[in-house]
Amino acid sequence: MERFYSCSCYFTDNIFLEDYKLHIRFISENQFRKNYQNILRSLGCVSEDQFRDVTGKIQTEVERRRNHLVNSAERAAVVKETYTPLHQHVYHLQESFLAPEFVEMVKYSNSREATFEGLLKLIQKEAAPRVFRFPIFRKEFCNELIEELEHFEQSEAPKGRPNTMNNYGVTFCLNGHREEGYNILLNELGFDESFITPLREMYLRPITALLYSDCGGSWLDSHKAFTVKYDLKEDLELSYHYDNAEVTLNVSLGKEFTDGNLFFGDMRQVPVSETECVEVEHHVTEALLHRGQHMHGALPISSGTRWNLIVWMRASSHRNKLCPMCGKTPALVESDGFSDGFTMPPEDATAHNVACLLT
Ligand SMILES: O=C(O)CCC(=O)C(=O)O
Ligand SMILES: [Fe+2]
Repeated sequence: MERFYSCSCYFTDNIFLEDYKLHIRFISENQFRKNYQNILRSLGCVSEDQFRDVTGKIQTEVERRRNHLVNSAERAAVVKETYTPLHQHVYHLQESFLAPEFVEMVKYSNSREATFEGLLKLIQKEAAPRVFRFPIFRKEFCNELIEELEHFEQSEAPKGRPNTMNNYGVTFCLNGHREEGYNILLNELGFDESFITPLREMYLRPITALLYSDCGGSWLDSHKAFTVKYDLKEDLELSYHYDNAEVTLNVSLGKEFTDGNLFFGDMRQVPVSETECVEVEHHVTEALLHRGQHMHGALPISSGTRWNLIVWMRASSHRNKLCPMCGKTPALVESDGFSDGFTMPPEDATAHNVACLLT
């Protein structure tokens, strides 16, 4: 497998200060004081003790991020060794899980005569500008997948815990960027290789190549997949944010719930004050596809439990030019698995290997 990397901004940018509802960047104490002391003062952080409390929390969060990789790999290893699935078969993608309409769309997209307009005719709905909705899974599969996820939740197996800066693990970062939290990370549970990767490569990519060719849709070569759950006792909603993705797949798996529509604004570069949001219903068994940088959120549910499968799909060829999180040329840091989907250009990789050999 190709080697994937993260951008070093993961350790410095988009850190959320819960107490002040402020998103910050932390490079050094000096820089931090210079950039944020006045803002923090105006938000009530006036004494030196309060300031020290803030920098302590930042350090904890940075530490959590530094450890995330090792912890995640450890959890995946323990899950593999100790967790017994309830429905073993749901880990292996089969065409019988898929809605016939979706299989048709894929077949069409793979055909020689496929065009954007032709595919649009097959898609049930463009729910908001460039947000497409269509059936993807059969109901029986959605039910079994939820049963499997609940079984995992109730098991002793280790799970990614919420970080210190949020309730159930959802941190909203600068520009609304969404941080990983108390979601089930599907690579830790063993869904990547035989489910999400074939879903992306064999089924979704032919479609995204037609719908999103301008934002990497033809070249989606990695992903980060997880599930989100909203419950009256846990998280109810998700604030306005953008994803660390070129194209996002969002599937409504169930169970029963009321409200909880999604809303879409504009691309992230457009200020919120100039944005008009469109509400989009999301139906169980259906998929929504949208651009990762298209700002969106989820409205609160008012009853029931809402489970969604989210796949942030990445195109290294696209993001290698500009990190979608910090907006700069990515500063690559070594990581594991698909990391954040950056790859090293061949000339740099050669230089890197030479450097390693010499040291
Ligand atoms: O709850 C939803 O449907 C939206 C989830 C989402 O946008 C995300 O996890 O990035
Ligand atoms: Fe999102």
